[in-house]
Formats: sequence, structure tokens, C-alpha cells
Amino acid sequence: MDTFVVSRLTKPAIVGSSKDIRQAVEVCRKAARENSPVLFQGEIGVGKLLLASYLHYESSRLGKPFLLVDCDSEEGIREFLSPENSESKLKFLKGGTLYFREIAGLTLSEQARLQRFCLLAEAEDVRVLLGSSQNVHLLMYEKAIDAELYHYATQREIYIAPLRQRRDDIMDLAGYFIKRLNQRLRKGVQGLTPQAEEVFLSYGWPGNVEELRQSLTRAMILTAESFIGRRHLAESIGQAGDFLHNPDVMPLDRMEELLLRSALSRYGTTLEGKKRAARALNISLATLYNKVKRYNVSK
Ligand SMILES: Nc1ncnc2c1ncn2[C@@H]1O[C@H](COP(=O)(O)OP(=O)(O)OP(=O)(O)O)[C@@H](O)[C@H]1O
Repeated sequence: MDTFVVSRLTKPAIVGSSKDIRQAVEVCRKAARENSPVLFQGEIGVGKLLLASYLHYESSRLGKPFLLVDCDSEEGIREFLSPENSESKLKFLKGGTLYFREIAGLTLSEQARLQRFCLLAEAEDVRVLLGSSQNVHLLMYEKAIDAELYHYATQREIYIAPLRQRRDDIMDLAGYFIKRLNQRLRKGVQGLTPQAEEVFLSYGWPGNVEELRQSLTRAMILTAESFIGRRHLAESIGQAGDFLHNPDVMPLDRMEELLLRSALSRYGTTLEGKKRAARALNISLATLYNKVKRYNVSK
């Protein structure tokens, strides 16, 4: 990723029902009405760029350019910050939004230059958004970030929690990516087998949503079946998931919840689907309804 510019953005879909992601979306909506810089913080692949583009979409700047500048790519950022380029770049971006990805990837002197550039951008009516997968407060404590940039960037922060802390989003995202990949790859995959779903829900996802997306892409390319099984995931996320997050002994109610979710995702949540899930789990329909309520299984 280097730089890319989007002038006409379709509304980014922010998938996930967890409280964490819904709150982040809400803060984005509010921040869209302001002009101050916003720092998106969160581990790699959590959705910082997606939320930054969503903020642009929700703002009055929609229709003007949204430009991504990757600070991890030396050529990209050097070329971008060079004084001979800045004037024409800012003229082109006037009224739009600039997103600087991974600001901590810059050297301290580059960070100082970036902060000065951001002020110039603001003066030309360009909204500045910044992203960091490293905790800038710790970096400040360690004096590993330029102090001016730190104070500039932290005027407003939006934190996106890692996927392992918002497990409610995992199957929402899986369903969303499967649907999109079905269209792209012309497949008819309906979901994950209960075993694969168990791996998905217990795995730690260190690469977050991006890793989940890539795992599903690989699995969908591999499979010719209607359901993605554990063996399709072996290469990407390990045979048995992440043992750190999937200890040998699992609380029984967690196991019950996983099986319930697996059955419903397999058979669907229509009345017919619920009847089939209840049959497969060898419980009555009334018991299934009780458990759905108890574990708050809405899908
Ligand atoms: N909540 C979400 N709903 C739908 N897609 C998502 C969501 N979060 C992330 N994605 C998708 O996951 C991928 C990674 O997201 P994104 O690039 O925004 O992460 P990032 O935190 O900016 O990554 P990096 O740390 O590499 O800069 C993208 O394809 C993005 O569209």
C-alpha cells in the first residue's frame, strides 16, 4: 500500500454488532461533523483505514478526494512531504481528507515534518486523519514519537479494539466476507461447518479483521463444497486454532454456546432452521429458544 485517492466513495460497510465497534462508529459520526484531526488507534488490520474512510463519507467532504498516504512506505511519504510537491498536492486535495497510515513508522525528524505539513493542510481546508497500530501514549513515554506530532494527533482519538476482544463480530464478519467472496469467486458457500466455526471463535486473530478476510479468501479458493471446513483453514489459522485462546478445558456453557451458534449458522434462523438445529442438538424447540435467549444468539 502506498498512496491511493478516492473521490467518489461508496458508503463503507462497517460490519459487527459488538458494543466496541458500534461505539467506534458512533464516535466517527460525531467526529465527521468537526474539522479537528483524528487519530485512529488499534492493532494492525482492525479497521482503522475503513473507519477513516467512513468518517470522510459521513462528513460534508464527501465528493472531494480522500487520500491515503502510507507512512510505512518510504518513497510514498518522502515524495509526499517534499516541499516542491506539497503545494500542488494540497491544491488538489482542497476540501477533502488526508489519511496518514502508520505515523509511528516515520523517523522523529520525519514526524516533525509531518506535523508541520498537517498544519499547512488544515490551512488549505484539508481534513487530517492519522493512524497508528502502536500505542502513541507509550511511544511518548519512551520519547519515541515527536512531541509536537503527539500533541497534534491526540486532540481526538478513536480506538478500535482487537478482534479477539470483540468476539461478537467474528461470525458477522465471516458471513459478510463469505457473501462478498461468493460473488467475486462465483461460489455458493453457505457458511462454516460447526468445527470451523469453533476454530474461528476460539482463535486469537493476531492479524485481526485482515487476517480473517485473508483466511476466508484462501479457504474459499480451496473449497468446492458448500461449507468451509476445518481442513480448509489448516494452512491459515492452524489445525486447532490458537491454543492460547483455546485451552484444552473449555467451560461447559461456552461449549454449549458454540454448539448452539454453530447449529444455527448451519441451519439458519427461520422456524424451519431452528427446528432442524434443535433436532441436530437433540433438544426440544422450546429448550433451543431458551438457550438462544440465554446466550443472546440473534443470528
Ligand atoms: N468492521 C469491519 N467491517 C467490514 N470490513 C472490515 C471491518 N474492519 C476491517 N475490515 C476490512 O478488513 C481489512 C483491514 O482493514 P483496514 O485496512 O481498515 O485495517 P487497518 O487497521 O487500517 O490496517 P493497518 O494496521 O494495516 O493499517 C480491510 O479489507 C477492511 O475493509
